[in-house]
Amino acid sequence: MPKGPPVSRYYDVSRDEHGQRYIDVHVSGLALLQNPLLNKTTAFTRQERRDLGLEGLIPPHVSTFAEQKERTYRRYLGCRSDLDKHEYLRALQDRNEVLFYGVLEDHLEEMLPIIYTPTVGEAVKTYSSNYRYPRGFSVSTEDIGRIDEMLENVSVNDVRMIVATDSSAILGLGDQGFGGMAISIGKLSLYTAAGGVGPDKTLPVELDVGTNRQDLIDDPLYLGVHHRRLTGEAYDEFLDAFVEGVAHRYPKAIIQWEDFSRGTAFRVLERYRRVLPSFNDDIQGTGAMALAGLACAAQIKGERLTDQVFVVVGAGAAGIGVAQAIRQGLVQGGLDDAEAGARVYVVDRYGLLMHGQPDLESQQLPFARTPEQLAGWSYAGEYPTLHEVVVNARATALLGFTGVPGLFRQETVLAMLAHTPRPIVFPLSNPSSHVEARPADLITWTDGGAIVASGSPFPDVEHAGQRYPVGQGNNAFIFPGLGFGAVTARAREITDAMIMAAALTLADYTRTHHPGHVYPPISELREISVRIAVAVARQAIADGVCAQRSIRSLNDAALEAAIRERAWLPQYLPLHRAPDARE
Ligand SMILES: NC(=O)c1ccc[n+]([C@@H]2O[C@H](COP(=O)([O-])OP(=O)(O)OC[C@H]3O[C@@H](n4cnc5c(N)ncnc54)[C@H](O)[C@@H]3O)[C@@H](O)[C@H]2O)c1
Ligand SMILES: O=C(O)C[C@H](O)C(=O)O
Ligand SMILES: [Mn+2]
Repeated sequence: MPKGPPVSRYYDVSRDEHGQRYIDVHVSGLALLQNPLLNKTTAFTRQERRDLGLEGLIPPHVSTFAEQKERTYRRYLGCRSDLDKHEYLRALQDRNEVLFYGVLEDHLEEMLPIIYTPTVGEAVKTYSSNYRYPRGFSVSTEDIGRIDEMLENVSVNDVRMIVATDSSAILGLGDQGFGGMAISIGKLSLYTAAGGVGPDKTLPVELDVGTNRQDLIDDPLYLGVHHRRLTGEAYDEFLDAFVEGVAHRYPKAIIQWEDFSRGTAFRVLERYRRVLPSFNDDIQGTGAMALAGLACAAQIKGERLTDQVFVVVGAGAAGIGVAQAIRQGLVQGGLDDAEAGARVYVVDRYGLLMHGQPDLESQQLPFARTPEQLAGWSYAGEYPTLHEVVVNARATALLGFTGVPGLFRQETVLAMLAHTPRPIVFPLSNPSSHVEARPADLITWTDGGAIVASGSPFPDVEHAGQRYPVGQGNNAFIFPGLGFGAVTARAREITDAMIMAAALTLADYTRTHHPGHVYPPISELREISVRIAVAVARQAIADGVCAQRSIRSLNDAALEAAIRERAWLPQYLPLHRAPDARE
């Protein structure tokens, strides 16, 4: 069988005469055992041990995959804290990726809060003190000038999915400096576990432009560069160099921008989205996720999306992204632009967004009100407070993207009951400790009336003898499928319509399979991601941005089959020694 270019410096994937895949490896012995993309630890066959110089280096018993997963899971259960569990799984990932994803596949719902939010937030904060083993790619102010040479050091040659952060607004935790790398790693784990993108096709990136956290700058053990963040032109030049470097080394890659603070998130998205295929997860992924949940919530109420009045709190990347998505959803539901805009109120730290407010940014302007538009409102200060907005606007849906714990007070939520018996309340900030209201409180205050979703997982609520499920409104329901669909289509651009297709697919799936719920259970993430990938690839074809000729003419069933067939699964492939294999 003809081979394409080597997928890695250390191995190639080929097919035998029966079409079965196998790996030709260019390393042997310890060097092989230390490569997590190749290592099978105790599962190497006797033949592989002989051929690849492994005899004597690993224990004699040849484990089955099931035995390995069992051993690993038992050890995992012995970890004392969630952060220990996270560190244990990360160490496993750095040792043996197939086993890591195999265990994750078997225990996805249990382990997602460990490798992802909320525990990943702890991993971000402790990244420097817990650092052990290299993963991903980091580039800093000290070496950005050598980005091309540095990218050559990455051993994989066919990266398709990159998650890159500058760590300026990690979850609701703010500036986290170099530690944001843990978020890029965590998000990409979901791309593989839920989205089917092979681990050798992913690259987590930390863009170390500095940190404004003096405590980090002063800490000699902090692993990032010890100075304040680049701003303005210097920042843009840094990002330009990164984007150019990626386009050169990985021309088929898609970039997911992650956790950029609101000041840069929109600028970076717009600057590069037509230079190379890229999207901002917090703006666009979150927008799609929230719109899907709101559509389902409206249906639960026996109403439509266009019947609701929305208050979005937090006018940052996520809040504005969601406000934009809601407006789009309202227009699709039949409202004109002005009517849609009138239904969406956005509140930030000064109160309702209003023209003339300090620091108003361009992406916030379409949501800013004038005093004339508030004729008939009663409010005490210069700008209406969150509570005053909810009361005056007669809000029926309230969403939080502030990272401020406890911001939704009881009196404000109760005020919503004057406008609807079933207020939609989505405190979507992460991690759990930063949630605007605890789901159990929301259910109790409203005597079960509120329709609730949170960004991080919360247990179902028991109230007055009834059980209330709490949906997990997290962009994890969108980005793995969006990215996988875009990768499969080799999309030249991630269009707004592709993102809307992802939102509609999530809403459809929830309605069909879990009527009465706002989000499906996270255990179904893999199936949902496949369906989203199909819809996204289909939309890429319709939008004329699909560079993958072989899928362009497929009908729906064939496209779905092609996508399912391409999904990477955690299973060991036979390893053969390449003639040039070295220690
Ligand atoms: N559930 C999800 O899938 C999801 C997705 C993205 C972001 N988020 C969460 O949303 C939050 C914000 O993330 P971001 O990326 O938009 O950050 P960001 O820094 O861009 O925005 C935060 C915004 O909140 C505002 N704010 C702060 N205190 C406030 C207050 N007391 N009242 C009103 N507004 C206030 C800030 O001024 C800022 O505009 C985080 O907690 C993040 O975890 C959740
Ligand atoms: O990371 C998450 O859990 C979702 C989102 O991207 C966030 O920033 O909170
Ligand atoms: Mn994020």
